[in-house]
Amino acid sequence: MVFMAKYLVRAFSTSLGRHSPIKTVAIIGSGLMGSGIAQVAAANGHTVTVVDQTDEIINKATAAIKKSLGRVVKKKFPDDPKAQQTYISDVMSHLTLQTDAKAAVKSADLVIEAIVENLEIKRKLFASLDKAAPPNTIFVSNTSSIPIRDIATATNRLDRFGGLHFFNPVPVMKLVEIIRLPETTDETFTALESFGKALGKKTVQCKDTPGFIVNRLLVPYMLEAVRLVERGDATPQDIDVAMKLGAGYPMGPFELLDYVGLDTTKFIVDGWHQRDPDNPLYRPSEILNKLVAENKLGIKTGQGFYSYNNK
Ligand SMILES: CC(=O)CC(=O)SCCNC(=O)CCNC(=O)[C@H](O)C(C)(C)COP(=O)(O)OP(=O)(O)OC[C@H]1O[C@@H](n2cnc3c(N)ncnc32)[C@H](O)[C@@H]1OP(=O)(O)O
Ligand SMILES: NC(=O)C1=CN([C@@H]2O[C@H](COP(=O)(O)OP(=O)(O)OC[C@H]3O[C@@H](n4cnc5c(N)ncnc54)[C@H](O)[C@@H]3O)[C@@H](O)[C@H]2O)C=CC1
Repeated sequence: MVFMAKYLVRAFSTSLGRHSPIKTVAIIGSGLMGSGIAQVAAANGHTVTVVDQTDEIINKATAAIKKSLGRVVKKKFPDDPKAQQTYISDVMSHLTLQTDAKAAVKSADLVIEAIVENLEIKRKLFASLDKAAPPNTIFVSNTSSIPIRDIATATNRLDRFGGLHFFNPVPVMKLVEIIRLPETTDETFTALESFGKALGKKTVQCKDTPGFIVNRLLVPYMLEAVRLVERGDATPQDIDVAMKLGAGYPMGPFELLDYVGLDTTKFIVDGWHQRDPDNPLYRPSEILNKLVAENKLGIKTGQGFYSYNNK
């Protein structure tokens, strides 16, 4: 029975992954996105190393991945606790979590960066990884809003650099945006496309334009919702109900802001405002700034526009 479940996992992984030249993946950053990407890559048969700054963060990420896998197996193997456990163990056996980024990239076919949304920190990381990784390793950033070129120029591998933008929650959201620089080779692009497909995602392609496709539309929408509240026109609760029932969105804008993280949203808005100060769509928001200053970052800290019991 255990063998059977293991065989099923492997067969499933291999069938999805067979066209991808990317087998070994290093993911830097084990937060919301890094842990989700790691889970899905490991579940599809890749060998994955995830890196973060401290053991405490790594332990938190390990627990988050196990919790998320718990949700996956409930659907995949209903009423079969043994198969559920076998699946979780098998996925976890494809995953290593640690704190040494340079060691992690040494044997990686692909490095996915999912650290804090800050250009200088991302550039510093990539400059050091560029020296540590083999020349053929492909580098991608999962940035929400920073131009890929601004990050990529910290390295000497623009031909093997791109954007691979996943969506939260990664195990559920079916899309990956692939961002191509003029220098990104066809070989690199095809490898990224195959990797996205090997993870069971639909891929779309976009130029290196602010916010790519989804965030270019979604972030101004969320900010406009905040401005409605700032003007006293409606409450967050009513706006959320309105957009769910009136527009068919799965979450209202305030639920989504808390879900994405108010810090990440603020990084996105501030970055765009700095680049394009006259664009009213990117005007900073007082409420957002206040909540972030109070460390009310959304679900991850238990408080944002709403309160959460994270226990
Ligand atoms: C900022 C950026 O750069 C880009 C971004 O990511 S923007 C954000 C994009 N994401 C969104 O817009 C998310 C919008 N919200 C949704 O789609 C949905 O509310 C949601 C999928 C998050 C949750 O859906 P829901 O129906 O409200 O809740 P729930 O019933 O708990 O979950 C639905 C399914 O997803 C699964 N699920 C949800 N979160 C999961 C996770 N982290 N891991 C594994 N499975 C998960 C659940 O197990 C459930 O499965 P079943 O339907 O088989 O029971
Ligand atoms: N939150 C979201 O919905 C989405 C976020 N993104 C992008 O993904 C990236 C990560 O976002 P989240 O996972 O939400 O952030 P997060 O705050 O949940 O996690 C970031 C992680 O990176 C770690 N980190 C920071 N600097 C590091 C370094 N130098 N080396 C190793 N680890 C480091 C932090 O300790 C933290 O665990 C950002 O660029 C963000 O814009 C992309 C899609 C959706």
